[in-house]
Amino acid sequence: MAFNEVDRAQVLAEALPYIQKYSGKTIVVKYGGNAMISEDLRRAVISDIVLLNLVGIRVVVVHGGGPEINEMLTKIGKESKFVDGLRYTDEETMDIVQQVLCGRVNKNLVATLNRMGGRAVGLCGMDGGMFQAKQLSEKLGLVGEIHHVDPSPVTDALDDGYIPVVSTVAQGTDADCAYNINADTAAAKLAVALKAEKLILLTDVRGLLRDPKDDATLISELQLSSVPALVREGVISGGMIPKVDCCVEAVRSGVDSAIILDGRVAHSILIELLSDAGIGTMLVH
Ligand SMILES: Nc1ncnc2c1ncn2[C@@H]1O[C@H](COP(=O)(O)OP(=O)(O)O)[C@@H](O)[C@H]1O
Ligand SMILES: CC(=O)N[C@@H](CCC(=O)OP(=O)(O)O)C(=O)O
Repeated sequence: MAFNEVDRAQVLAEALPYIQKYSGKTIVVKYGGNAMISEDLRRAVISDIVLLNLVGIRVVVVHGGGPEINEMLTKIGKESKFVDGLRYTDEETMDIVQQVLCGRVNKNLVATLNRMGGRAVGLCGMDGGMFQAKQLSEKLGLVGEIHHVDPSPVTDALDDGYIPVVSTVAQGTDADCAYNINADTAAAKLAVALKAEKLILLTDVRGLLRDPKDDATLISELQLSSVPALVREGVISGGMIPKVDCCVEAVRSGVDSAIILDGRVAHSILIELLSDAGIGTMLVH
């Protein structure tokens, strides 16, 4: 059936109550993985973010860049090592992490947002002492655990109408160093400090699947109380463990809901936020 003018108007009309609901509210979007690498998906995500900003939603972007860091390490002949999903970070690796995340990835995102009609400003977690961290564990080197978030650089930018784009390098408080922070974890911490309405983690699967090999087994809504059993049963495993953990922490600490969303679906952010069709896995109290 052809999509005619009435259908188009219907889609826009359906968005109205959602725009009213979220206008003036803060939404944190963690952006990374496939949706950042493919040019088409990148444009779709960026245009969603510009649209949300234009309708008055206070949207904050926290970005990853793991694949780009791996690529740069390979170029200098260094192997990427991960322990429980976190990058082992020696001093040389930390230099690369800082150059890639705070430099190339952050500035490219800012430039694309600006080119597509937004007004973006790039921040790194050290700016204004935003993310303060201590060493997480000696076996991970310069990987930090955030113990304090000062969200004012982000709120100031939002108040001035900018879209803040945040890279996840933190200021060390137990040593004179910068720390590498997993981007999902940093996004959750920032969402809590901003008292955000929603945390959206874009990833490269449909959401949490009961059977990871079967897209039809998507768990659409997950209550905090169901999480421990799903971990015990092995449904939540691998890369999903830290992702679900930080969603749990965010929701427990006051964020209304946290969503694991498929970054491979074009405009998944708009579909999730501004339509009746919920996609992805939503964690709620
Ligand atoms: N139950 C599950 N449902 C979906 N994905 C799962 C599940 N259990 C483990 N995974 C794995 O978690 C991965 C997502 O985590 P990760 O690779 O860390 O994401 P990102 O790079 O986007 O931060 C999926 O690609 C999948 O391999
Ligand atoms: C400590 C740690 O692992 N930090 C991550 C930071 C970037 C990140 O999280 O990027 P993605 O979201 O694209 O994976 C790293 O060095 O890869």
